[in-house]
Amino acid sequence: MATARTATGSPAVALRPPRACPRLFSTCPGSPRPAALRDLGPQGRPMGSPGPATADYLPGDTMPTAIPRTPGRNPAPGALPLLGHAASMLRDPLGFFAGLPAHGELVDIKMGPFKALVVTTPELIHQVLMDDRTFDKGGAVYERTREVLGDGVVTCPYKEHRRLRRLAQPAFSPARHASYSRIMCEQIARVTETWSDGQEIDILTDMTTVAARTGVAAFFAGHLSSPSLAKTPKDLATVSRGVYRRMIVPAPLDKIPTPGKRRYDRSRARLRSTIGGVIADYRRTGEDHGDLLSMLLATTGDTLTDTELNDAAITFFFGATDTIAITISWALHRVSMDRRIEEALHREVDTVLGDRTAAGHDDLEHLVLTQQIITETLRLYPPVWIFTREVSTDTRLGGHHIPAGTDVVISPYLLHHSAELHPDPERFDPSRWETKGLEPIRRNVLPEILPFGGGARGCMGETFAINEITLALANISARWRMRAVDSAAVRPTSGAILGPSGLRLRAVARDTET
Ligand code: HEM
Repeated sequence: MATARTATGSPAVALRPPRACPRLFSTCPGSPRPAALRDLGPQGRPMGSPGPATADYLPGDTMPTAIPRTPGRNPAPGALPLLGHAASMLRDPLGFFAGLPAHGELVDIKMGPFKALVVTTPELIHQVLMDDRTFDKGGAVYERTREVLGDGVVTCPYKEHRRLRRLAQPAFSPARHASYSRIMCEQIARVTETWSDGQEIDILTDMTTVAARTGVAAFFAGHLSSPSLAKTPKDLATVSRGVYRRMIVPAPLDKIPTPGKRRYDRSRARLRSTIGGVIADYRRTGEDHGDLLSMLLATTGDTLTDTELNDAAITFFFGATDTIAITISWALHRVSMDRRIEEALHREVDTVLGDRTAAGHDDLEHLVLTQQIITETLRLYPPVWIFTREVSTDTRLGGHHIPAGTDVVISPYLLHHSAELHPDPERFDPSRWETKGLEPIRRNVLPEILPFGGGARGCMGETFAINEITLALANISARWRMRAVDSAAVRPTSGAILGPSGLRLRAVARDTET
């Protein structure tokens, strides 16, 4: 049962309305009650430990049932001739989606000629995610993504998916997480050591650097000193951002050679050729460098081809960059806005670290409030706020006939901002997760929160991501107090990914405090 707590305390910080992303039209479609450290129970699961083997409910789980909702399938109101709901989507896409449950379990939306069906209830979302054969990856958004990522595990259809996921799985095995955490800590330190007391930080850029370098080091540790990899983290950041842009820009518009497009094309070509060169080198020497690429190459039997390895590397880098950078940035921003949460976080980190200056892998399970803050950040700002499926064969959903070819939309944002599931949903309140820690996320498809999707297509990098975000939040908080430069300028931007715009933070060294 979804039992989100009612938050108490002073008023939540109101979010400014999100800035609409014009590109969306073209395609697809308080004070919080921080848990005192002494109150924190042992709910946090060791982060290197595996989540449930499948995305199914854990025994004893029940679906939330007491959710008042409009039954049936209805069109979203306010469609204009020709434009459909494009104007509402342009004005306030997040508000538009968050309002849809009031109109039905299934809500039809139209953006120009593009029609889609938005699924608004936890039960039906669960049904869609669990039936990945019927609700397959496909449709306009995936066509565009495939052009960029190749036919990797994220983009491939059902018929190729099991094999690719099985072959990529060893990269995410629990045994690998301690070594990933070491790399993460090194890269966090490398960036934050350049900060000085009182410096204004472009936090999203710095965290993108951390995430991109971590991805490259995890994949190519054996080649890091190679000059050919010098530009890889930067190329990766350019390509990763470009991928999201290209998911929602129609193909003809994407042919216009703008400076951004040329930069993206150059970085993408260089990235692919660098990865290809490293793969060839590893194959030639046959040496085991103890990194991800060596491991994928050492697989026997059915193995990945060079093209599939290249796609796997791009997919890994793409998954591991912007989503992580955005979540760390949002978390630091929200902590900086609430002194009580900030103090509780600093207390937790100081207690866990003792005399040490930085947390490592073995500390993850003790950083319980840190992880509650992350869960709450992912609830309010799920980076992947919307994703789609294409119905492969006529089916039924909520008693309704859904023909093959229908585009189905799922929005974690919609679910995460539901007042029935999360009372006072706009309030940033990590104590909602006091008794749950990361469990709701770990259950993958427990519908109260699904930042990592669910079912057979659920995120493969969830533990990797949560570990990196936890270590970044803890290690930054151990040394720095972040202060908003202009919190009123910060807004969620809802393109293909939900990032903060206008976010600048000032780093104040904690050891200079009296
Ligand atoms: C905060 C960070 C992250 C978030 C919010 C996130 C979110 C998601 C979501 C919502 C999906 C499902 C999309 C769908 O069903 O259409 C997904 C899939 C995926 N993610 Fe992540 N992700 C994150 C980090 C990562 C990282 C670090 C990696 C790899 C290192 C990764 C690799 C993948 C892969 C491979 C899939 C496709 C799984 C499949 O189709 O079998 N993600 N992610």
